Amino acid sequence: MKGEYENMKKLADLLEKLEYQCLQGTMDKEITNITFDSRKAEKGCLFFCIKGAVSDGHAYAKDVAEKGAAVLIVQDKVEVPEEVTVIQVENSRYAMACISAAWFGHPAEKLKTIGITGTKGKTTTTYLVKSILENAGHKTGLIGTIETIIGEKKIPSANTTPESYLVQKYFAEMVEAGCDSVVMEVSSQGLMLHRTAGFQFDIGIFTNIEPDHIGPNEHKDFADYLHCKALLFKQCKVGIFNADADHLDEILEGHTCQVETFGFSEKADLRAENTKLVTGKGTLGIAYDVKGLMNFPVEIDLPGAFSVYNSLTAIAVCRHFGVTPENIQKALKQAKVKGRIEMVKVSDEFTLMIDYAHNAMSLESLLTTLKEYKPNRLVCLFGCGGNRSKLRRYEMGEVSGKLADLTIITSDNPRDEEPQEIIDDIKIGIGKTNGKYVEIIDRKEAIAYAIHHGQPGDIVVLAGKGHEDYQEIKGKKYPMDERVLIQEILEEDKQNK
Ligand SMILES: CC(=O)N[C@H]1[C@@H](OP(=O)(O)OP(=O)(O)OC[C@H]2O[C@@H](n3ccc(=O)[nH]c3=O)[C@H](O)[C@@H]2O)O[C@H](CO)[C@@H](O)[C@@H]1O[C@H](C)C(=O)N[C@@H](C)C(=O)N[C@H](CCC(=O)O)C(=O)O
Ligand SMILES: Nc1ncnc2c1ncn2[C@@H]1O[C@H](COP(=O)(O)OP(=O)(O)OP(=O)(O)O)[C@@H](O)[C@H]1O
Ligand SMILES: N[C@H](CCC[C@H](N)C(=O)O)C(=O)O
Ligand SMILES: [Mg+2]
Repeated sequence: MKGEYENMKKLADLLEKLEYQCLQGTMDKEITNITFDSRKAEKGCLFFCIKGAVSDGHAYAKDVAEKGAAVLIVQDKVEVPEEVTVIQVENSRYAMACISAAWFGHPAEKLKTIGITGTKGKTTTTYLVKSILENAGHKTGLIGTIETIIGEKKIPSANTTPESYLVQKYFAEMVEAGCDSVVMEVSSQGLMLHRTAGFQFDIGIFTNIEPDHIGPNEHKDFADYLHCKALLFKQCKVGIFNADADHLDEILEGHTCQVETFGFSEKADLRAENTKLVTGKGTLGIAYDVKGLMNFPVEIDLPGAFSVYNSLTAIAVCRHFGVTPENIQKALKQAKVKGRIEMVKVSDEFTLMIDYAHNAMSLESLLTTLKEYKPNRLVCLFGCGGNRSKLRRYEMGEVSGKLADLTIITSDNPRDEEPQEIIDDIKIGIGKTNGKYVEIIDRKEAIAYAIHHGQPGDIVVLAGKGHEDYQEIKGKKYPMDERVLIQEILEEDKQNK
């Protein structure tokens, strides 16, 4: 690994593409390591002072100087011994992206880079792209909400888009592992906080946008959210856009990329036509014809209109790699994504799935889609995360009350909030409808209720936790995987018979 970038240690080389002012110390330094976490600082390292949501990295300047740091990258002035070089930049996060890219030897230049932004569909689409490309013989890395995948190695994610240092480190490891491409989710916070600065994407994708992620520590308003998403299209060569999405004009504002579109709309460059629902044993799928830039039929075992969007996006991307229709058809037919409309068999009589819908937009599209399959009853179980937008609770309550035949309100990740208070907020939303509901605060008991009351022909959705294998309560993550809970419930039922 080291061999790739062991010569990239001269301070001046790392700062090559940056505007900066040297406040003190010499520029003639060799750097042994770079880090933004004082706890990892060591002798000879370069430390980035980052202003975070909880603390300010400038506060650790003295501490890292004592540990022997050679260079500090700062926004504000700091007092440290004169032998420490202090470099002032306008934005330490932006500087961290550029310096990390240089430190790891600009690995993005050795990969075909694909970045996906949008409120919904990012995770699903990254996995579809990876499946298609790998089916066609490419080796593709992935970075996103669930995990980072580098060859056989899987690293669980803390963020959808990690800090720039990690992005560049993962890219370098992908190059090392023989990947020729990477597909990654680019969250609006990631763009806002320069996590993907320091390189240009070959392909940028816009899936859709809805008001979300607005609140403390996220975006101050919808305009800021829109502005941040649009940044990707000033940083990619080809931009692929959903022609049917709201606010497309605002997203395109100031773009510098070549533009391509997909969607149901007649004006889209790549279109889906003649969509048909397909149902099989325990599966809900869809078939359609791809028209325009490519022409062939596809079928996928994922339901509904948004699965058409996600798969069409993946096709639009893979077209740029020259993948054949046969390879696309084969890969899409097998594609599955953890916690995204993931079917779990609990009965021969009714269908149950685990999904990650945790805002009104995704819950509405999911439930609307599932209703098209004409279930006996549509049962929706969900809670809402604590310390996250309160609006989600009212809106998800209203959506479920309107669309589901029965809502089971329960807990998600309460974080620092009281679960009952979150449930009470959801009830305000559902109260606006005539929707029938029960409330069961414990998620396992709520799932048991859903299973025990399932009727023939029902579709039961466990929404909100998706791939998560924990429940976060007051800063601690306790093991909780819905797949495991279901097996426990089925096991307990067997024993109680
Ligand atoms: C609000 C936010 O973006 N927080 C992220 C941020 O943490 P922070 O700003 O709180 O950092 P901090 O703890 O204040 O520390 C500031 C600086 O001091 C340093 N420090 C801190 C303590 C210490 O002892 N020494 C030290 O040097 C830190 O390393 C950091 O450089 O930096 C952390 C490390 O990179 C992130 O994991 C963390 O994401 C948290 C988990 C988060 O919830 N972020 C959300 C808002 C987010 O980014 N979400 C998007 C979209 C999600 C989606 O798909 O829907 C995402 O891309 O994940
Ligand atoms: N294109 C889409 N449009 C609307 N809803 C979607 C779309 N694709 C998936 N969904 C719904 O949204 C949920 C989340 O999808 P996915 O994880 O692919 O999106 P994401 O953009 O990565 O979201 P997040 O920002 O939460 O990580 C899914 O479980 C599904 O219910
Ligand atoms: N990664 C996102 C989604 C979490 C989904 C849901 N399980 C919740 O806890 O709200 C977040 O932290 O906002
Ligand atoms: Mg995601």
